Amino acid sequence: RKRKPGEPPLETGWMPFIGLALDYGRNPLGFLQDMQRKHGNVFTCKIAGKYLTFITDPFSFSSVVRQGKNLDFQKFAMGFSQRVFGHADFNSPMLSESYKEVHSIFRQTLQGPPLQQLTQSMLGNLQTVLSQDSQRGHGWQEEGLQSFTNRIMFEAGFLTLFGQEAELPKLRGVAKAGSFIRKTVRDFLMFDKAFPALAAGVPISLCLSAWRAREALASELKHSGLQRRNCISALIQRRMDAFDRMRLDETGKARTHVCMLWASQANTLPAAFWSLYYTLRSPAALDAALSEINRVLQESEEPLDDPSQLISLTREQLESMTVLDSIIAEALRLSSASIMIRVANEDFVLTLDSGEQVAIRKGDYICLYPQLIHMDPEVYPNPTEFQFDRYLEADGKKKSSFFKAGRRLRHFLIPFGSGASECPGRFFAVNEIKEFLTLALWHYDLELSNPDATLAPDCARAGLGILPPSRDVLLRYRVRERGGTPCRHKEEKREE
Ligand code: HEM
Repeated sequence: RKRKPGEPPLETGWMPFIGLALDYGRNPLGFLQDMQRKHGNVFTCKIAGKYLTFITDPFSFSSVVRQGKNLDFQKFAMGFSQRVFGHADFNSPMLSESYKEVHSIFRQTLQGPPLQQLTQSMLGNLQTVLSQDSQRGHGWQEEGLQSFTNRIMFEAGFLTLFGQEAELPKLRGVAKAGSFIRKTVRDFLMFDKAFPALAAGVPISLCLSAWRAREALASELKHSGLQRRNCISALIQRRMDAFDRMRLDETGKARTHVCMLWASQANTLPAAFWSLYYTLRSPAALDAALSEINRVLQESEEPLDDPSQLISLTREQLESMTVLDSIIAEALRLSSASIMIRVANEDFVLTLDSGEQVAIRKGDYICLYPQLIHMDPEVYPNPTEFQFDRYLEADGKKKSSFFKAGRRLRHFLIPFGSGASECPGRFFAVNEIKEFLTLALWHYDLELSNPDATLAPDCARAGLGILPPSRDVLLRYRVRERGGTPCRHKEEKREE
């Protein structure tokens, strides 16, 4: 392929088909920053046989996101999802109309009153999981922070979306439910581990463990099994009804639920990890978070020194927790590495914010890479540093004015995508991480065994969302005495 007049600068690399895939794959952010320095804000790269045009100027993001007519999101996303999860092709003429209804369920069940219901249900489920933990005793325990976070968040999130097993007698039920969820989280993590390979195009039939794990999850999520569960969320119940009306086969329906399970957990688990990790590493962040949690919980009417009493948090209380909001936003900024992809439906000319016009060819991918903004020192001074109050104004309100070249940015933090592909679960995700931080810091004294050791994100998952840590780190925790104020930092605890 040769660059035509009006087209962006083209980099093809010297390797046939592969193009620049290896350079890009080694360090996507560094690669794109180099390209940006060399070519400016728009350039096309050949990567694994595809031509990807990157638009790196944040002021031009809206031009891409609003190009619904020429740039398609569904075609790419659905093809990918069908290949990885093995569900039906919902773009096919037979199913595409009915799938529009399924898609509209996201907005109807993840916003407004259903969001409040889901958030309350998550709060209850987190406390159920934590109360099982408390039965292990009151001494110090050790566990990897990632394992701790995954275990608690996965189980509570799973129960919130897919409900609880109904018919088991109570005592046996606890044991059975425990082994069921342990197997489910293992299968989930096994499947998720193969995601970078699957995203790179390796067929799932070649990733045998991932295929087995996916099918095991699907067999747990068949409608016959789900119908035996109580308190299924409106999101899953309405999807079940819609897929029943579409007359998909039972395994096909179950695989769509695996897809939903993945969407609801794969980014949330690492985001919850980083939020807690950075809080525990920064005495100032921990102090501010604990003050906020104390303030909000002291407002509650429940007696906080009674361990049998469930903690409740109203929508207003959650919304008032701007320190936790800022901690979560900062953790997302540092760990998010998603890529937003649209496919050009036809040859067309894209007008950028500067007025510059760029010719785009049919079939090319147009890509936005938000990490370029998240790590831009002009927008975020010392971008690799965790600053818990980066998203707080001096008066404690949320900060939303960030600037580049003297202009205020509309898109300054994009971990949830934007436009047609914006994550419909974003409000729930932030609420559940806030609840997790509140409960974990309230229920436990927590400390990292080695808070000074640095921890890098695992870049092998760049492009797929929130990067997990490259390794787990050891956490020490013990159930906190009820009624007391949570310990602030390690020194205080040592003095005790
Ligand atoms: C911190 C947590 C989360 C992050 C960072 C995140 C991020 C994202 C991103 C970037 C996308 C767009 C992907 C693309 O452009 O191809 C997306 C899509 C999606 N997310 Fe999330 N997500 C999170 C949590 C959740 C949760 C908790 C749910 C559901 C309960 C959820 C449900 C979905 C769904 C269903 C889609 C696909 C939407 C569509 O097809 O239009 N996400 N998410």
